[in-house]
Amino acid sequence: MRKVGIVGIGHVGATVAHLIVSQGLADELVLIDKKPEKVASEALDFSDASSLLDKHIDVHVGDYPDLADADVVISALGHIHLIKPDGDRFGELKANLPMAKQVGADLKAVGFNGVLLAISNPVDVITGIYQQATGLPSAQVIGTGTYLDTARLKRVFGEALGVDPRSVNGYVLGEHGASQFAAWSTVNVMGQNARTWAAEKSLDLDKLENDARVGGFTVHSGKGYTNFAIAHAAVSLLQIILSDARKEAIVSHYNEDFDGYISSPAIIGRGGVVANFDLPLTPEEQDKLAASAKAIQTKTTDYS
Ligand SMILES: NC(=O)c1ccc[n+]([C@@H]2O[C@H](COP(=O)([O-])OP(=O)(O)OC[C@H]3O[C@@H](n4cnc5c(N)ncnc54)[C@H](O)[C@@H]3O)[C@@H](O)[C@H]2O)c1
Repeated sequence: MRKVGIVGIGHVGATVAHLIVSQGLADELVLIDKKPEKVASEALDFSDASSLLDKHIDVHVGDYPDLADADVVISALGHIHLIKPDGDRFGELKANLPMAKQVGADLKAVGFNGVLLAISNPVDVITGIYQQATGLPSAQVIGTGTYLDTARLKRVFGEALGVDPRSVNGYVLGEHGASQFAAWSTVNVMGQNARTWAAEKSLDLDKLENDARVGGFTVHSGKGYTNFAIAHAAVSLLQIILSDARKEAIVSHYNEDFDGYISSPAIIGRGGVVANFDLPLTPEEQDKLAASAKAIQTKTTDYS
């Protein structure tokens, strides 16, 4: 029995729910939103599809007591209209912070002890708030972080080389935001490092890195939100967690060195972060990671 909850059924939460339902990734899916009519309609729309699906899935509107025995709760609550088209994800901080505190307290009150996966922005800060409010071990509270930015880098680098993005390995590290950076020492295709490819093919790595960094806002500028890629990122992580895959993935998770949440790769399984390892970064990349952690702290103060 795989039980998943989603809190916040807007553009992102509804798309995550759709992927879970269409791929049969849970046996029970609990939907929670502060807009009762909207969430009831979404649940009914999914129920109408139930005779057409390959697998049985119980999708229903719920409340926090329904999440007491959930395996995974996904936070997709937010206020996307507060992010300006070329702005900063911290624009949502003031609105989302008290919501995350309350939802975390509600989950704690019902004894939720699964994995909490945060999508809500600014995701590194909100994930930390969830950890504090739920009191869960930090390993059980993770954020999508730069999983999506890494996918964007794979897209732009794959396009530049004319290969499928799945042939690109490597990471965007740091904040899910402006201070993130492509850790080029980790990026390779067919075992050859990105810098060697760049020299051979005359690629502008700074431009590719920036294209990945602003990718979310490029999508946002046309439709006012992003949903498909982030939903695939969240569902990819959900599958890793539910199947206890112990797969490496880049997520926002607690970093002792910086005493905060920031993205670096970890081994993910049923308990969330089940193992950690130090990436062999260059000294310059280590400095960029520290600077990104500092930027998250500074902006948290500035926007609070
Ligand atoms: N991490 C990423 O890579 C990434 C990518 C895309 C979007 N996001 C973030 O995901 C969040 C959702 O985006 P969206 O486009 O779906 O926003 P949206 O505004 O369309 O939907 C947010 C939903 O959350 C609900 N909500 C708000 N507060 C709530 C609460 N306390 N309890 C229950 N429901 C609540 C709202 O009613 C709404 O239905 C935003 O914070 C957005 O910035 C993150």
